[in-house]
Amino acid sequence: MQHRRPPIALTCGEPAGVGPEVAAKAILDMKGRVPFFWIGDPRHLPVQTSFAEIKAPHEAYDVPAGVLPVLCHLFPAPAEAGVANFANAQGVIDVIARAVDLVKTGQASGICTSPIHKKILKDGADFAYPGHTEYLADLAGVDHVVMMLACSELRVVPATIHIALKDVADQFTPEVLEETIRITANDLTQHWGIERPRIAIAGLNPHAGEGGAMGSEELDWMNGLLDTLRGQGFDLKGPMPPDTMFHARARQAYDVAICAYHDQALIPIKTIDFDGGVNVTLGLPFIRTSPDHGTAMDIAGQGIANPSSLIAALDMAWDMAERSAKDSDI
Ligand SMILES: NC(=O)c1ccc[n+]([C@@H]2O[C@H](COP(=O)([O-])OP(=O)(O)OC[C@H]3O[C@@H](n4cnc5c(N)ncnc54)[C@H](O)[C@@H]3O)[C@@H](O)[C@H]2O)c1
Ligand SMILES: N[C@H](C(=O)O)[C@H](O)COP(=O)(O)O
Repeated sequence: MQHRRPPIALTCGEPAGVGPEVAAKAILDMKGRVPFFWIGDPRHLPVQTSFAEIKAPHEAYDVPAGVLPVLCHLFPAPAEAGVANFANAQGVIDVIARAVDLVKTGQASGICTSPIHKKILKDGADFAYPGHTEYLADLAGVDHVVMMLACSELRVVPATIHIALKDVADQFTPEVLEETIRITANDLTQHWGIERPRIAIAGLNPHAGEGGAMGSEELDWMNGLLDTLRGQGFDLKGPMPPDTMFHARARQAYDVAICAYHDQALIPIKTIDFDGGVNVTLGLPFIRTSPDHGTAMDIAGQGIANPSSLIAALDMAWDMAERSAKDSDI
């Protein structure tokens, strides 16, 4: 019998958000293109969802296309769309850890995470992390991971992630930027086959500091660091004025833009392609993708949530798994 690649594990995310609804829509729309299973409580799926409980991930292959394979994870309470229920917070966290166990033990090819509501997890279960990215780094035992958001027209990386704007200038350091550049370049080669990625680096300050008139980090250390790394073979542009590096012509000149902070990176991509954007974590020892949107509590339960970003995230996770398998066959 031909060996089949393990399926992708899709976590349920916040049960009161749009996660369960877009998972149910994705299984219908994808028509079996990507083998995946959903980990969560079937009571949290929209009532009309056609699903089949499985006992182990490989059983996802026995479920007909269009029917959602569910690895059951019972929660304390049902979910009311759009309404936070702190009783379910720990279950959301446990499902992520369970997915990571499955990928670490080779039962899943990668994980795709549905959106979590960080404040509900913090208030309901003392979740100590600002997001999946940091939690997954901890579960994987790695010090530095990189958040990248990607769509067909743009890839962006925030060098600092979920921190207050007032802390950015202190935490955006030469060490952080260098590590981010190294991980990003490595993963773009490994997972996307880009031999020598062209990397644009955004300045921290308006107009990249305008020669020191509007901030000095570019002169103090960014130029020097980039020159050193260019000497090591990296293809780096910048520091570039952040406001003018994202228009369509400018985007042709690079494969990825590394920015100083969260919104500098995420505003352009969510503006260009909110429905098609994917959040992918680089530097992990396993594959993890996610839709770029959040829990959308305001529209949960209305049946109007768009599954495109989740579908793109599942496609990306599967493509990455296929590429890794091909590379390890070489
Ligand atoms: N991967 C993740 O876990 C993730 C990602 C982003 C945000 N979040 C969290 O989600 C929560 C809500 O964040 P937010 O309100 O800033 O962003 P959001 O993405 O949840 O919502 C922003 C807007 O986009 C709409 N929207 C979102 N997803 C949609 C979809 N699939 N189809 C149609 N419309 C959609 C919403 O209705 C809302 O108007 C926060 O707790 C945030 O931290 C989690
Ligand atoms: N910063 C992400 C975004 O706005 O899309 C989001 O919060 C998700 O982050 P995690 O993947 O770390 O949960």
